[in-house]
Amino acid sequence: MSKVEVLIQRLDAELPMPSYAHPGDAGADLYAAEDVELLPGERAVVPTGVAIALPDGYAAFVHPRSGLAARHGVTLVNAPGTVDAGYRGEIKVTLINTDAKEPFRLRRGDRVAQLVVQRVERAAFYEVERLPGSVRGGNGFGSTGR
Ligand SMILES: O=c1ccn([C@H]2C[C@H](O)[C@@H](COP(=O)(O)OP(=O)(O)OP(=O)(O)O)O2)c(=O)[nH]1
Ligand SMILES: [Mg+2]
Repeated sequence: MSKVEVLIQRLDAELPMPSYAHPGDAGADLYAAEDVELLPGERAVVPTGVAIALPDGYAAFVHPRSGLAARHGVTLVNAPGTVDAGYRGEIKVTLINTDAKEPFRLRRGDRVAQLVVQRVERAAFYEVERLPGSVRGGNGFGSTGR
């Protein structure tokens, strides 16, 4: 399988490189660079200690980890976060604790989210007076029922 080359700058040399847990995984785990404690309903922007350079025509998407979501109600406010090919800053994770009762504690070095690298198209936007017809038309937002 051919692999896309992504350059990584470790801003925090003590943290591991982002890494795939298994062959075939789509998401590479990102590590928290700081301890975080989130009260119920609280959110925080968590640094990951890495910056990347993607080739043109690619983007990386910061996805939640299903284990944190299922066990603790912890997810990302902006899931999935978009990392643009031209972004050279630190990748950060917008963590939120949706649990009604339990605080959530994350330690520096814990896996906090996962990064999915994907090819993306750039669109050329053409303004028109009227769009071509379609079967769905303007129906949405539950139009097909529950
Ligand atoms: O979960 C995320 C989402 C974004 N970013 C970084 C990479 C991305 O390239 C940049 C801008 O993200 P976005 O375009 O989603 O945010 P914005 O609010 O539109 O900011 P800007 O005006 O800088 O584009 O922030 C992250 O580190 N983590
Ligand atoms: Mg933007």
